[in-house]
This record gives sequence, structure tokens and C-alpha cells, in this order.
Amino acid sequence: MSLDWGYTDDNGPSTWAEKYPLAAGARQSPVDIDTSKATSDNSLVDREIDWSYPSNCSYRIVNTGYGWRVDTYGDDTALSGGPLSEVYKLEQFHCHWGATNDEGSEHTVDGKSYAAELHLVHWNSEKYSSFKEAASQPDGLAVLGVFMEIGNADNAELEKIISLIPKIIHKGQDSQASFDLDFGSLLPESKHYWTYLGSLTTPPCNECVIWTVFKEPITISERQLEVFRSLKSVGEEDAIEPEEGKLVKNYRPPLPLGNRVLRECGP
Ligand SMILES: NCCOCCOCCNC(=O)c1ccc(S(N)(=O)=O)cc1
Ligand SMILES: [Zn+2]
Repeated sequence: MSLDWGYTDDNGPSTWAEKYPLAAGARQSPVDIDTSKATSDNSLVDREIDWSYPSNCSYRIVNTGYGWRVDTYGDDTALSGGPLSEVYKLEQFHCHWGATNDEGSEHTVDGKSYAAELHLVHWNSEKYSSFKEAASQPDGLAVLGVFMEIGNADNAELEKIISLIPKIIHKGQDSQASFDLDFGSLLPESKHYWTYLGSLTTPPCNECVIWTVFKEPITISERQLEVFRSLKSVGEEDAIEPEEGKLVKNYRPPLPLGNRVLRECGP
């Protein structure tokens, strides 16, 4: 069964606009962050971006066929401040990576790719009544982007997620984790970031995201990244060769920033 969209030559990002016209819009994500174009903005400094995630969150991890996604039960989560005018709730987080370590992130910085990029997806629960409704609004979602660079496997929360991946190798498999996660530990120490108005980076590419991309990366080890690449984009029942269907690449290359403003908070 051929996929509607994906990351191969015949269904990848350059073909998405054929079936998903929003993908050809002027407010698309990701973008290359040209640091010389970033403008600092006192209003961002005055209202520090703030998140509160309980340290004992239960969650479900699922293989979407495009990667892994942790569905959080966002009740007592909150993201506010910085570029946000309302309080947003955490809906899910997931990751994008590439076949080799010199690619994989979606956003790039002065043309540089990182090995992977983590996205924490929040929705404006102050203005809208559901994630789905928020995803059709220009200020509906707030996504935190965290670059991941190759280094030591010293993030315990990331290791907990990776320990679950062998249970969800095939598309559609999920695992209700028996231990809690501290989502906040997946964020870098520094709160310095760039922010701009963009979109979902996968179809339907709705232009509904206020993006906040942290300047400081977190580290992931080669072994941990190899575990990501062991995920399969096909279900267990799809009889294919063992090496086929591996999810080695699930990132969209950058789109033009155009006349959008790129703001930064912190050096
Ligand atoms: N089907 C009706 C329209 O639905 C619009 C919402 O799309 C729902 C599925 N996609 C997502 O939730 C979704 C969420 C985050 C990101 S990303 N990579 O931009 O963080 C990409 C996609
Ligand atoms: Zn994403």
C-alpha cells in the first residue's frame, strides 16, 4: 500500500504540495535560521518563556509509521510567556532524524544541520477547545524545538524513551509506559531561543505554529540514534525484507523564511 506522503523520492517533501496544498504556503516550517537576520526583542526578555510539566507524567509511546511519538495526557502541563499570549498545554512530543549524523534536524542554523530535532507540541487550550480545533488556527499550536547533537548518552529521560523503542518497532505498535517521565529534563539548560511563525512540518502542513527553537542543543549518542533508525515504517503484518521499511530519515528540509520576522531571546 503506497503511502500518501513520506520521505522517499516518490512521496517526499518535494511532492507534498500535490496532495496537501498548504505545503506550498508562505508560512511553512522548518526554516534555516539565518542568525544575522534575527532581531532581539525586549518584550521577549520581559516575559520569560515558562513551562511546568509534573515530574511524574504517565504517557503512551507509539510508532506512527513516521517515527516515535509520546502522547502525554496534558492536564497539568503549561507553557506560557516568551512569544505566547496565552497558556498552552503539552499534547505530544516526537523526534526527527536522518540516515547519517550530518543531517536529521528540520531547522538548520546558518545552514548547519544537527543530527536530530525534538519537538514538544502544545496547543492553545485558553482560546480553543481541542487540539484539532487549535491546529486550524494561526495561534493554535506552540512547538518547542530542541536540537540534538552527537555526544554522551547522558540524558536519563531520553534513555527511558529509547528503552521502550524495541517494543514499538512496527507501525501502529504502542506501549503504555510503566514508569514516569520528567519531560522538562528533555529541554536544554539555557532558555535562549529563536522564534517565528510557521507550520506543521508534516502534512497537512497547517500554518498554525508559533515556533520556539532553543539555541542550545542537548546530546544524544550514536547508539541511541541507531535505536531510532531501527524503527519500521510498516506494520508487523507487512511481509518485507528485514532491511526494508527502516525509518532512517523523517525530516523536512528548510523552506524560505520569506518576509517573516525571526526574533531571538538571549545571545
Ligand atoms: N486532518 C485534519 C487536519 O488536521 C490537522 C492537524 O494534523 C494532525 C496531525 N499532525 C500533527 O498533529 C503534527 C503535530 C506537530 C508536527 S511538527 N513536526 O511540526 O512538530 C507535525 C504534525
Ligand atoms: Zn516534528
